[in-house]
Amino acid sequence: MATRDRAARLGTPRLKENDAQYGKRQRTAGGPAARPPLSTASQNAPAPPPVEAPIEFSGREDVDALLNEKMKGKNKMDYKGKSEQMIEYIRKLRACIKWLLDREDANLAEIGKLTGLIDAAEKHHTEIVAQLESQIDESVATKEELQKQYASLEENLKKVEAETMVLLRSYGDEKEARIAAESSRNELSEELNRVKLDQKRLNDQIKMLQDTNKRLQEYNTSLQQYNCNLQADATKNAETTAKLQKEKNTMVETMNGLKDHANSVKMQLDLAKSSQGEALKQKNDLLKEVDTLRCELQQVREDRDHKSAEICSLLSDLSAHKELSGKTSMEIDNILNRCGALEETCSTQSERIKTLEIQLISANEKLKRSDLTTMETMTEYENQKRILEDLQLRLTEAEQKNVDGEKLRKKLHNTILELKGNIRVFCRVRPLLSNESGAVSYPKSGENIGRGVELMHNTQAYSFAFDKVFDHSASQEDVFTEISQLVQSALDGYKVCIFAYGQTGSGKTHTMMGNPEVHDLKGLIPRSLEQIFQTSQSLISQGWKYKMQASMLEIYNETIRDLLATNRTSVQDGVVSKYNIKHDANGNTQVSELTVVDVRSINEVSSLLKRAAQSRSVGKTQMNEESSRSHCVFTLRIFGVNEGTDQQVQGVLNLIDLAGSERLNKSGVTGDRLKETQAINKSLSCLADVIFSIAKKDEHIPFRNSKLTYLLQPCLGGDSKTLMFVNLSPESSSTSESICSLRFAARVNSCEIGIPRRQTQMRSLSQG
Ligand SMILES: Nc1ncnc2c1ncn2[C@@H]1O[C@H](COP(=O)(O)OP(=O)(O)OP(=O)(O)O)[C@@H](O)[C@H]1O
Repeated sequence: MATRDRAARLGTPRLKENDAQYGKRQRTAGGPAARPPLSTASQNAPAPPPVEAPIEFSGREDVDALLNEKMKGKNKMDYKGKSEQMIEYIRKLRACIKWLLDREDANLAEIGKLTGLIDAAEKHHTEIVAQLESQIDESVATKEELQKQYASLEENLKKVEAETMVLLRSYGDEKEARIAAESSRNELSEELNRVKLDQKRLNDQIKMLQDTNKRLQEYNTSLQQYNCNLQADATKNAETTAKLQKEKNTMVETMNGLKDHANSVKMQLDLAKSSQGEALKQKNDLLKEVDTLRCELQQVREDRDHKSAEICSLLSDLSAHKELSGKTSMEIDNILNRCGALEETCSTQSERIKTLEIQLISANEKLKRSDLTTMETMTEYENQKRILEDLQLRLTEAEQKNVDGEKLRKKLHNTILELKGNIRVFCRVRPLLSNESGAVSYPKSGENIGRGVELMHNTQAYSFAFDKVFDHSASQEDVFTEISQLVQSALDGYKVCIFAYGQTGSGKTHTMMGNPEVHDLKGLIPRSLEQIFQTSQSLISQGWKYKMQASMLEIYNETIRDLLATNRTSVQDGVVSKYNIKHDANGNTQVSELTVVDVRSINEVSSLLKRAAQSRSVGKTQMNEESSRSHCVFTLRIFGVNEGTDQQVQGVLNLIDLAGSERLNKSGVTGDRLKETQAINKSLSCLADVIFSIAKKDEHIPFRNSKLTYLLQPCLGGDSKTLMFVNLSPESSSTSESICSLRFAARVNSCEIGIPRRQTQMRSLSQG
């Protein structure tokens, strides 16, 4: 019954209101001039509006001056004066917004132009660098090749020189050996000649000795003959003596008679005796002479033998010498042959050396030419480098301009958001499943392209427009790109709150968490954390140091559960009194005993997300097999200090996956699940009550009516940047549920809940 009441409150009767708000949104998008004045007093004023003088803005100072302008009446009760000032102030603000939008457009155009220039310069630069690099590579390759050739030629030359040296040395050795052999041959020839002369002399001597021997033999024969003759004479003389004796006897007989005769005969005997003595003497002398001659002969024979032996040895020496000289001549011939071959090799090597030298000269010339080309290329490279440096300088300047432009754009974005002051709403429609038929379409023309969504229900068409509508084809990255600036604000010290609202199975969890493990399926939570960590890293160079603390809880049946608690029993026990929500004066929220983890890297956050996903309670309904029946709140607190400027910022990023918003009759649940759905509906209805109450500027905002609204009080209370995703299921059976969600979203979108404020202060102040 209560749900029907709420549906009636948020549903059909509000269609007109929504259309009115839709018209208001269109006018807002058309520029500040089209936006109706905020104060109703000005609409009701009877007097015609005074002729307005055009307001000019020349720069930031004018905007700052306008922003710092204070409303002052003549006195406390001078409401008219104050309201006129207010009207004037609003007029100036409109002019300022227009001026800021113009400037933003101009800046965007300038950024576009600069980006184009940078792109062209980068392209040109890349082309030149590529050309130069290829030229340098070519010349380096040529140089290397020539150097290699040069080195190989030098090596060859060295080898050839070494070979030539070896050959020359061996040639010298051979020459020396040849000279030595020739001198030894000459010596041997001389010795041979000498030996031949000796031989000749010895032959002459032998011949002479043989002659002497022959003569001595003849002399010996003649002496033997003479001796025989003497012996024959001696025999004859003995016969004569005997005859004479006989005759003596005869004579003795006749001696007496023949004494004279005897004496004369005696005298003849003595004479014969002395001639015999002489002959004996002669014989002895001759014998002695024969002995001497024999000795001499012996001597001559010995000499002859000795000389013969000498001749034999000389002959053997001669034959050895002859052999040696034959060998030596052969060796000499060999050596001469080798000498010839070596001379031939030498001449070939000389020719090769000459060719190599010619090649070397041409290689040197080539090297010189390539050196020259390299020098030219280097000069060209230096020129291009200078151009490049110039371009890089210009690029840096352009980048700096870009950064400045970005800063200004960010500031303007924040200013516009601050001036707008309402909750932004994005709509996302999930793709159809295979067995579903669709009932959602999108405007194909007009202002609402990309912002509008249309539904057919009971032959009636419903159209809605939001800040952005993502159709079924939008990727996780497309969605994140749109909210990345908002996430960035958390680092700048804003409280940021992004929540996903929609019926069960409409894609809330897919949008908020997705699949953190798969790059393309990562949802807003992992992508936001990645961006925050990356940006915080890049801001280190500007003196910023950040500390981040994460917590994650779910609200199930109005009970808080700590999803990061390591003690699982305490999580499942879910002791209600344990987690009390408190807000301090600075609008910071604390949940007692909730696990708050210091995170220093994206990896740490990833593991936390995994831990939380495991802890999350998942129920079953008829609509979605894994429908999450709790609100899941991820909170990242960011504390930033700038060491250079002593500036401190404190931002909060709340990413909330709300429980499914389906109505009871559709989910068809009973028992525990009914209680669950009632609790969900209650907290979502409380969320709507809070938002509308803020929009109506009620004195009492019912934050405490549910745990969710109380927890998010600082983020809903006006000084935060809030974005709501309304997720839709496109199938026709969900149309009525989708229309409810869209009506709620359109109403939220029209609410002005306040101006977001950046939480920033100086360190000394906070410390003091
Ligand atoms: N944009 C999308 N692209 C592809 N698949 C999607 C998309 N949105 C949702 N889905 C798929 O639809 C199914 C339901 O989505 P999801 O669980 O995110 O719904 P939910 O609104 O979170 O449901 P519950 O309220 O029960 O938690 C999932 O299988 C999810 O992967």
